[in-house]
Amino acid sequence: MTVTSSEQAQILAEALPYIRQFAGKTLVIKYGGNAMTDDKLKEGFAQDVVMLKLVGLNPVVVHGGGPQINELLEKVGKQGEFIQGMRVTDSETMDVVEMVLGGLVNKEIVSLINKHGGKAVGLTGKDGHFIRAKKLFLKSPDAGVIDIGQVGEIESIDPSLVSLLDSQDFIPVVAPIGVGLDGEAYNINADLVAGKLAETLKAEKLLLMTNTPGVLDKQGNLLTKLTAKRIDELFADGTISGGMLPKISSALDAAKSGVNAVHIIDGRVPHALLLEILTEAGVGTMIRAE
Ligand SMILES: Nc1ncnc2c1ncn2[C@@H]1O[C@H](COP(=O)(O)OP(=O)(O)O)[C@@H](O)[C@H]1O
Ligand SMILES: CC(=O)N[C@@H](CCC(=O)OP(=O)(O)O)C(=O)O
Repeated sequence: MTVTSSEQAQILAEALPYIRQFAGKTLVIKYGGNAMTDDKLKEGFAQDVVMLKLVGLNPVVVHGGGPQINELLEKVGKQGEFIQGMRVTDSETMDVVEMVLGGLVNKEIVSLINKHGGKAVGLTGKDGHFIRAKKLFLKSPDAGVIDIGQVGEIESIDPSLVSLLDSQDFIPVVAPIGVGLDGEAYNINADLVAGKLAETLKAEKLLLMTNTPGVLDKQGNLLTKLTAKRIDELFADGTISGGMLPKISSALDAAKSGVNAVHIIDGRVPHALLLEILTEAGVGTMIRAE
């Protein structure tokens, strides 16, 4: 992208009020595995995160990696299976999840941010036991309770480790793995970790970056604003399915718990983060409690 100096001045003039408004505030950014498709986009994401930190905001990254887990599962001869947007996780799958999320994906994002001048630190919920989890049982109207293995729901998040890193100018990069009472690992949907972390940190914004322009209706039109009532209707008539289910639930919970702005945005748009945070261009779907 080539930008002339007068365009640069215009961009800066537009961004300044937002920089002032958000200075010192925490933003939780969920970077979905589906938005990590090509190297240029990943570089752009890392540049945006570094830029936000440089201008005085506190970005906290939570990443997914569903497609990347599927790839490694296939290599070991296993097929990924999802129920209500959650991966069925036996102990062999849990090992793969920990390797991919805690290892490959986490360290790739950390390296990219550091390459662009940031100081990223990768964490899983096992570090300092900061994400405590217990086994999740899904509820289904037909099958009653469904056991999907080592999948966790969050019991509590200790914000002190992330806050400590923030205060020392580091950028926390969190893989969605929780720890149980006996030190066992739990696979947690990354949207749920991002939502709960945003609530716990009293974040100003929660941004969920995915591979659609936002939430779409049955005709494929973008829904730019959603409230709890409309979300109930979309759940009931089947407009929202698969990975969008946990995403919307955690977005709504965060909005209800006082996170000021919650957006689902298209991570395939170059520099979607900066556009959303520092310009008037509203990209994606905004979720509000009412
Ligand atoms: N109403 C909807 N609007 C947009 N996407 C939807 C909707 N219902 C289901 N989806 C699906 O949700 C997916 C995003 O969730 P997911 O695959 O978990 O992404 P991520 O890896 O970014 O968390 C979309 O790619 C789409 O297939
Ligand atoms: C329980 C559960 O489903 N965990 C997810 C964790 C990764 C994730 O959420 O990745 P995305 O954000 O890319 O979908 C999984 O195993 O795929």
